[in-house]
Order: sequence, then C-alpha cells, then structure tokens
Amino acid sequence: MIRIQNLNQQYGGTRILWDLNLDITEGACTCIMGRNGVGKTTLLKCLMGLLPASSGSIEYNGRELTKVSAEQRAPSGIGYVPQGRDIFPMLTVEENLRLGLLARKDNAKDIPEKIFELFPVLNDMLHRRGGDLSGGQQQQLAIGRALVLDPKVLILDEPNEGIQPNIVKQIGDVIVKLNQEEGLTVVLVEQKLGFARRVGQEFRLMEKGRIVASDPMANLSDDLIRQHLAV
Ligand SMILES: Nc1ncnc2c1ncn2[C@@H]1O[C@H](COP(=O)(O)OP(=O)(O)OP(=O)(O)O)[C@@H](O)[C@H]1O
Repeated sequence: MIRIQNLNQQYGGTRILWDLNLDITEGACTCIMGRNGVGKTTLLKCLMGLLPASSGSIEYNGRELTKVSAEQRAPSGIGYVPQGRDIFPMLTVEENLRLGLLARKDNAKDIPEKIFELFPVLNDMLHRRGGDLSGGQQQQLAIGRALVLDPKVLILDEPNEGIQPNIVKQIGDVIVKLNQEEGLTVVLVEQKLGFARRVGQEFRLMEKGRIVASDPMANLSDDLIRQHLAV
C-alpha cells in the first residue's frame, strides 16, 4: 500500500534519513520503533509532505507522492496525527473536528457519528475549547479529527506520549477496533513496547535513519530489543 524506496532527507547539512526503504502492508497495523532521534518523526513528515525529501520515492497505492503537495495528501486518504497533537486550542472541539471535513473529497457537511461512538468524551465536550481539554482528551480529539477525513490509512506519531494510563488503554482499544474489525491500515510510531505488541501485527525497527529490521510483531525478539530499543 505504501512503498518507500531510497528515501533521503536532511536538515541543513545534517543527513537524517539514509536510503530508507519501507513497505506498509494494506490492512495491517505497523509499528515503527527505534530510539529517540533515529528519524521516526522525520520519516512521517516526509510521508505527509511536511518536509521535502532530498531524493527517493514514496508510493501510495502505486501513485508517486513526492510530487503531490501536502494539502493533497490528506484528501488522497492519509490521516495523520502528529506528535504533540497540534489541535487548535482556541477553537471548540466541534470546530476542530470540522476542520477534518475540509480535507474530504465528498464535501460531507456533518461530523460522522462514528467519531462520537469511538470517543464519547468528544460529544460531551463538543462546545468546550480544545485548549481546555486534558492532554489525553486532546489526543482523542486529534485522532478524531484525522478520522473525520474517513482515511484509508491512519498515521499516528507517539499518540501515548505523556498520557494517563486509562486513556492510553482507550486509544489502544480504538486502534485495535479500527484496524482489526474495520480493516483500517495503521502506521504507528511507538516507543512503548507493551502497547506496540498489543496493537501491532508488524514492526519496523529504525536505527540512524534506516529501517534495519522488518517482521511480524511475534518475531520481535529480546535480542532485537536489546540491540535497537533498549536505552
Ligand atoms: N527542525 C530540525 N532541524 C534540525 N534538526 C532536526 C530538526 N528536527 C529534528 N532534527 C534532528 O533530526 C534527527 C531525527 O529527529 P526525529 O524527530 O525525526 O527523530 P525521532 O526518531 O522521531 O525521535 P523522537 O523519538 O525523540 O521523537 C534528530 O537528531 C533531531 O535532532
């Protein structure tokens, strides 16, 4: 579904991604894992067109994305929940969710009911400002906003960072439901091993700007963890 080949990226003179190759299987939940600073967020930003690739190709369903503007990538079916959530604090929950409608191709006018079934708290807080929500609720709002788009693939960058355990559990339940019951393709940058094992079917390990191991989650061995994840 997504095929990245020989992707290179640099900030100024510092090269971050090095001839990176990555395949994402349709219908799977794939966890991209690796220590801090290996380039996971940079990889997702390149995928979303928020950072330019220096060279290489990113194919989505056979279409070359590096030539597609960032604004066009969401309507093509890619939902993105950035690290740090990025909701609009002065807008209400409803207004934040409505922003997701703008990226839909079908001019839908209403927020899908499903969003409130997945995250009932968003309905309870519909008219509150985004900035008044707790960190966990803001994360649910950010995921809800990406889902308003009705994406074919949902990309999440460390959705559980700094979030209380009961909301981490709820977010995990939603990811499992969307992926396993509804067949949504999920790409998840995740540092928490337990969470990755619970929701993911595939892993990709990153080290110094490259993918160094790719396999089904069941094959994530203690050896690989020691080599590429332990600090
Ligand atoms: N705007 C920037 N300008 C220059 N260097 C940057 C910038 N953003 C990130 N970097 C550097 O790029 C490298 C990769 O960062 P990136 O955020 O992609 O890693 P990461 O694996 O997502 O890490 P983390 O888990 O800490 O978020 C790091 O060395 C970081 O310092």
